[in-house]
Amino acid sequence: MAIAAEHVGKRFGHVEALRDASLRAERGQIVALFGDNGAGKSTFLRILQGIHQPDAGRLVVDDQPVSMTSVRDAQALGVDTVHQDLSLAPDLSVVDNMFVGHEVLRRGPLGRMGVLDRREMTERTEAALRELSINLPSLTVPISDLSGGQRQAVAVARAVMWSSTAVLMDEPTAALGARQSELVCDLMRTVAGRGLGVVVVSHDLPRILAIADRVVILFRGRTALDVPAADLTVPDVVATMVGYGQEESAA
Ligand SMILES: Nc1ncnc2c1ncn2[C@@H]1O[C@H](COP(=O)(O)OP(=O)(O)OP(=O)(O)O)[C@@H](O)[C@H]1O
Repeated sequence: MAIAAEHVGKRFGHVEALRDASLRAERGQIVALFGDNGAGKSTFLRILQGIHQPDAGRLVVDDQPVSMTSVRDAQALGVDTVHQDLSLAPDLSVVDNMFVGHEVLRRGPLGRMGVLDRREMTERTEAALRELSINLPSLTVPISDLSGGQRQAVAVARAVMWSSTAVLMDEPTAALGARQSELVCDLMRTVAGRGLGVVVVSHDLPRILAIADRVVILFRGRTALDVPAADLTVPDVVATMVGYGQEESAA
């Protein structure tokens, strides 16, 4: 199993953002995390990223119980994130963006660390993009010259390059048109096909339901449903998101 959260609870003062949230992503699986506004999706994703620490429950990465107190902890366990805003630097090239926060150093002539090895960076970028069948017009243009779909692809490739266990995605199709959304969905399947677990938070129910293996629906901070995606239709998802049939169990 790549990543799991079991019976997680999280409070912010008087707000109980999560009260019994669980999910589990196997390697090679896409798990869709759905829920209405305020259901706790972002909080849950931030816990899996190491940004927030749960008050209750436990996290498991690569079959080992873990405690993560920072994003760096999550990254050290092979868990990386594609943020909704992509966290790309618009003025930097594709290659530079792939290494933001992960600069590759080599020993300089005097044995000092601190020189970026550009050739290695370029080669690793090319390999990462090739493995995901991502074609870009150039690796040296600033990110701002790329289309929204291409930028999303770079952000996904960066996360995959630094992940060995799981990739978390926050609304990967929210800013994209139909065709680019389809390409990003294909890319997500490719990422899972490389043996990573994928957890995706989205409001794009039809598209994500079509590519997910499993669906977890949060309702008021609780996992209300955790089933194979093939067992659900979009109206089923909506009904659970809005709490149809959940009021008694959530009370
Ligand atoms: N840092 C915080 N401080 C206080 N309350 C918070 C904080 N983060 C989230 N909450 C509250 O926790 C609850 C769950 O919020 P969260 O953002 O996780 O939901 P969501 O499902 O991601 O919603 P949306 O789809 O609107 O982004 C909400 O009531 C929210 O106001």
